[in-house]
Amino acid sequence: MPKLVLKNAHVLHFQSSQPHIPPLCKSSVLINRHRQFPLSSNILPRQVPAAQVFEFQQPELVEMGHQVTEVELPPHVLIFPLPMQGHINSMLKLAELFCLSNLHVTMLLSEYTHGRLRRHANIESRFSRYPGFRVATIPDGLPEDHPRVGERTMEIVMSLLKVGGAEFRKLMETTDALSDGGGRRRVTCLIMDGVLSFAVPVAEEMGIPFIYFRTVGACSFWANFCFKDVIEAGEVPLKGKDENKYEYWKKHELDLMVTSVPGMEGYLRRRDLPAFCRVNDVNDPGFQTIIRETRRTALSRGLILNSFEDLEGPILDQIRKPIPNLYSIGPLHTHLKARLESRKSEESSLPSSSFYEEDRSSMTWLDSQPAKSVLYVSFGSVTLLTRDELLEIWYGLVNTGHKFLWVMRPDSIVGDNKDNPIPAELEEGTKERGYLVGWVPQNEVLAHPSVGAFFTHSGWNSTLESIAAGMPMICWPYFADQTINSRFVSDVWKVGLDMKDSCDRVIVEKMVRDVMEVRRDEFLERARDMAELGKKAISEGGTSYTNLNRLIEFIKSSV
Ligand SMILES: O=c1ccn([C@@H]2O[C@H](COP(=O)(O)OP(=O)(O)O[C@H]3O[C@H](CO)[C@@H](O)[C@H](O)[C@H]3O)[C@@H](O)[C@H]2O)c(=O)[nH]1
Ligand SMILES: C[C@H]1CC[C@@H]2C(C(=O)O)=CO[C@@H](O)[C@@H]21
Repeated sequence: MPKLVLKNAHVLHFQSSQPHIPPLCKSSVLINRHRQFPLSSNILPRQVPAAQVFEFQQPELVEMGHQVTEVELPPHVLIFPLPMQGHINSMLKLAELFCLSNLHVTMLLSEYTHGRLRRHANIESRFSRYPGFRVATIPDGLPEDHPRVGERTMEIVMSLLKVGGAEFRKLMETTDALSDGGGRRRVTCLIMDGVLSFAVPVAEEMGIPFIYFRTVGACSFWANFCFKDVIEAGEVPLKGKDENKYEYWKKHELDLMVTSVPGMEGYLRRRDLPAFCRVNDVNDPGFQTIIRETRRTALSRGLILNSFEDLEGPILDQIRKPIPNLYSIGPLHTHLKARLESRKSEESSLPSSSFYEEDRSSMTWLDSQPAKSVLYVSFGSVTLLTRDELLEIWYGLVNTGHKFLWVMRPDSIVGDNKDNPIPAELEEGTKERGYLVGWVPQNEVLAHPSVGAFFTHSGWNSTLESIAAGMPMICWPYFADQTINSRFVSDVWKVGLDMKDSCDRVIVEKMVRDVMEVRRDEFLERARDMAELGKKAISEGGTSYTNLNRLIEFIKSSV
């Protein structure tokens, strides 16, 4: 057989017509902040087209007559994030870090998220500089108009666990495991989101090593891993059963200490457990799914976490007992930035992976504000607020007299303006002090000298981005891992305050004053120290730097 040589890569046009992108959806779902996840019974798997592969750059294979020239093809990693903003953000950064180490990468996206990224982010132009990068898509099994926000995000997990296996098999089989007819190796390593085990049977049949990337903090992962023990110790399920169960939990249960998560004794209360636990029946399908998917991590070849040793060392050590092959490689956004900067020839800005249009006027507004005077407010990509919550927070902010930049996603408010209109005094107060936008370049905002603190829902990316920027936080967790992240912010790292389970204008005002005025220096100092440790972790020789190299070595060695 003639041997092939890889000639200079050339750019192919991004094929396929623009998939239909639905307008931003207004959710009409009634949301109870403290309710467990709904059942997945209303998920309607739909007929799906064949999986698609989108080429960015395709290495050209040239036959060299009878001359035998062989070029070793790089390892080929397939990365599949849960199709949510918070998961894609960190996984795309990992993909780019791999590209910098000359690995071939196929980013597997859901058709829906691919559409959002094509519309609002720069991944096509961004990745066109990496010959080994490309995107493939599969359907997520949900109808196009599914809201994919709020507590219904759990339905994305449920749906993919149902349809993902067959879609993934079809993709791997019809594309000869994405080998491009020899232009790249068949996939040599799978990196899957830590809650999506559907690819395991295919990986096992094809003999492809399999690593999980769980995009939450070590604290949340570890608590999830211990859920079985938490149940055995009788700390979950929570007991109240009727529609006032949340009132019962609040009064009798949420403040009890948790004793069954090793390493967190002494500060973890039931209210701080990942909110998947807020159930009164352990057979709740959402809760059971999280337990099952998390325990499966121990069967993989390793676990990647977007964290660093100086931040979560004691918990990472707990995780190493059942999962010794642990790669803590974060903060990924600064890690990528540092590696790009070290290659002086390349542009070192971070790629955008936004699902929404970034409003850059927020940066101009910040430019005109005094140093550390602005509170940045954002509750991430999926949080929903009731109109009551919206108004309590809004009054609280305006009453502080501080300036604020508030990201109000177009699809984030539940309920109608006419039932509960915005009072004129709030609009007035906002004209003077506030700036409301739909979406911002968050890392630029956090790095801006005018910003003094971050009022956040405690999603893991936001938490880590705030820590890396040395920014104190006020935490108002919505669901999932956020309830435990906020406890770590307030009681372990002591870089902010936790407002969980309350939403009252007086409390909001007090928290903002504490963080921006009364205890400002104390929080700022600790936040800056933590940011320094984060910087050390990703610098040459640091723990995250070394762990990333170790991960790349593993991938290379398992070809
Ligand atoms: O105006 C904005 C607001 C947010 N972001 C970015 O969007 C991401 C939001 O991620 P995160 O803070 O983790 O929140 P969620 O979007 O809620 O993320 C989901 O995914 C996370 C990672 O698994 C979980 O920790 C969260 O609980 C879950 O809701 C971050 O990278 C932000 O920088 C922007 O770029 N602009
Ligand atoms: C919708 C949630 C289910 C799993 C994901 C998660 C995790 O622990 O991995 C936390 O919050 C959300 O991002 C996801």
